[in-house]
Amino acid sequence: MEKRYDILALGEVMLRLSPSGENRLVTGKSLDVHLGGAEMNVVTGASLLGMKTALLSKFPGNEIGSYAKRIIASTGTDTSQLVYDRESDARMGLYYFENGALPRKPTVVYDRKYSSFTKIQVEDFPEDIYTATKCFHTTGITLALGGSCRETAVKMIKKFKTAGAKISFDVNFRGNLWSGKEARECIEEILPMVDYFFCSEDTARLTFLKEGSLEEIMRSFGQEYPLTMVCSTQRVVHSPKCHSFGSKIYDVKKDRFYEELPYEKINVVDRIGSGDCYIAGALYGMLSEEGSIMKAVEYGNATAALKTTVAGDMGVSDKNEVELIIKQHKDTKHNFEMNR
Ligand SMILES: Nc1ncnc2c1ncn2[C@@H]1O[C@H](COP(=O)(O)OP(=O)(O)O)[C@@H](O)[C@H]1O
Ligand SMILES: O=C(O)C(=O)C[C@H](O)[C@H](O)COP(=O)(O)O
Repeated sequence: MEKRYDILALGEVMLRLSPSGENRLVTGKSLDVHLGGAEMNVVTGASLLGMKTALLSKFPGNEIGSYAKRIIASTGTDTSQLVYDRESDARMGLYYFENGALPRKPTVVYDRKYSSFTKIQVEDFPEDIYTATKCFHTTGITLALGGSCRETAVKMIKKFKTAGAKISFDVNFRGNLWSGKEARECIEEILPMVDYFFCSEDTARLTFLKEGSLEEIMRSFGQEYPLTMVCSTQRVVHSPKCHSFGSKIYDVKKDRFYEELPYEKINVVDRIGSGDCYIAGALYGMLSEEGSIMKAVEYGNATAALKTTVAGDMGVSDKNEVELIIKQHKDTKHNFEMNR
């Protein structure tokens, strides 16, 4: 039966406040506003590629919640599943972000405790969502947040899995939300239900204490859990303004690895959200008609590379732009000239 959604994702949406220009958090007088949130970045990115997506989240029932809803809706993402917190202390989480400049690292300051999202419950959503989607996505961030987030995420993973949806999960380790040990113990509980697993090499080593080559590590996840694919992004930071980005995907059933030449010398405008846009592209590649793991690699890498070139957490690239970049990336004769 045709599903109403390709992807439903559960996660918090926050306002990201960043000093304008080259200012720092301790200097400057104005802050630029962007919308952030790992799972939101995935569904909005996938929606721009033409997928049917919706976000499961709890917003304050005030102007800030309406602002976030408008931005999300502008990407074509369905906002009809959002629920609202009407309490007088309802709030949207905030995070402050300051760019790095060698040798100074970027800074993230969270102000998200007691946000409306942390009150989210399974009972906030109708039972028919569980059969309405091909895929459910969430991340370690949602498991790490306080309140009822972890309980809701775990219950939802079980319910979506039982209803036959593919479960997509990104570790997205955040050291200022939980420890590596807590993350490992919690994520190991849900991995038996996950189909598409996204985990960077560093995180596999630091959080899951894996050893050996990246391919050995990816294969070991596939041996321990009934995963379909294990995806690992590979970013090389040459300088804050110059990265290269590629990825490797392991097809567990075929015991085969897929990758392509990385995108070299990406002109970094804003790297935040590029990991999430990789997932948007990879899920599009997997779940779209004639989907394949190679398509997941190509769309994942291109969508992530493009996100890195624009300000804000969310991607803005539609299918045409992503496909143009894929074509140019494959064309070894391509010279970087103006698109005419
Ligand atoms: N247990 C840990 N302790 C400290 N840092 C960690 C730990 N696990 C992962 N990290 C770091 O956290 C960051 C997570 O980044 P991200 O790209 O979102 O990866 P992933 O989604 O695979 O966790 C990486 O820079 C990684 O090196
Ligand atoms: O930290 C959080 O809680 C957030 O959700 C904020 C960001 O939007 C994502 O973290 C971006 O994630 P990357 O794509 O890995 O850069």
